[in-house]
Amino acid sequence: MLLSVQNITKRYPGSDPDLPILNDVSLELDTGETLALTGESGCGKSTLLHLVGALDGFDSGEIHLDGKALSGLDDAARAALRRGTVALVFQQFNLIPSLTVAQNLAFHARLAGQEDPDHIAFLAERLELHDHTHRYPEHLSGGQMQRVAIGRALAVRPKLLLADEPTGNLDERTGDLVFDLMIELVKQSGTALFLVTHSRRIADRLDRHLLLSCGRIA
Ligand SMILES: Nc1ncnc2c1ncn2[C@@H]1O[C@H](COP(=O)(O)OP(=O)(O)OP(=O)(O)O)[C@@H](O)[C@H]1O
Repeated sequence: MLLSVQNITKRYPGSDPDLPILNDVSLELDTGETLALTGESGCGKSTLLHLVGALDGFDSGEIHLDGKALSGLDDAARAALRRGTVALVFQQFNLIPSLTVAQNLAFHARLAGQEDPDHIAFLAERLELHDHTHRYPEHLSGGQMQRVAIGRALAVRPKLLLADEPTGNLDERTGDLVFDLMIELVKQSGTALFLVTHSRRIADRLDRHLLLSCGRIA
């Protein structure tokens, strides 16, 4: 089991103690498996993704990622996890404006001390970015920017890719193309995917689909 979320409860400071944002949430994800999480706006989807990505803590329960209990990790260990085991793609592309496409693609892998030029070149080719590697993010389309963000995440060869509405800022046609490329690469590399989406159509393309409703898995 790559990911195990057990009975997680999460409140934000100032939120109603009787109405946790996440209430006794449990789920599991195997190596290489793809999972979609849908649910109405504000039900806690992004919150859950952030907890799994060790970006935020929880009140009770436990999350095991690749055999490690997240509650027991200090800040340095959380950061190390985010540089290797798990990678994130958000709706906002979050590219570094002062770096070229090639440098953005390599950025996280370089931080993790595992830059592999052949792998970066492979990703650039597969994501159809090879003609744009010397360009800067401000000169790219939204679809191109998100393909860079996906490549940058996959360049660290993560075991788990967390994606929060990765095509939410793109028109449907561009979003579908980007999504197709992401799924193809994820499947080919054996990376597990935990995807938050509003789209039932996209959710149905993954191995499994869970619905979050009022802070609980429905
Ligand atoms: N840092 C925070 N501090 C306090 N409350 C927060 C914080 N982040 C999120 N919330 C609240 O937690 C609830 C869940 O937010 P979350 O972003 O997880 O929902 P979501 O299901 O991803 O929503 P959407 O589909 O609209 O993106 C919301 O009521 C939100 O206002």
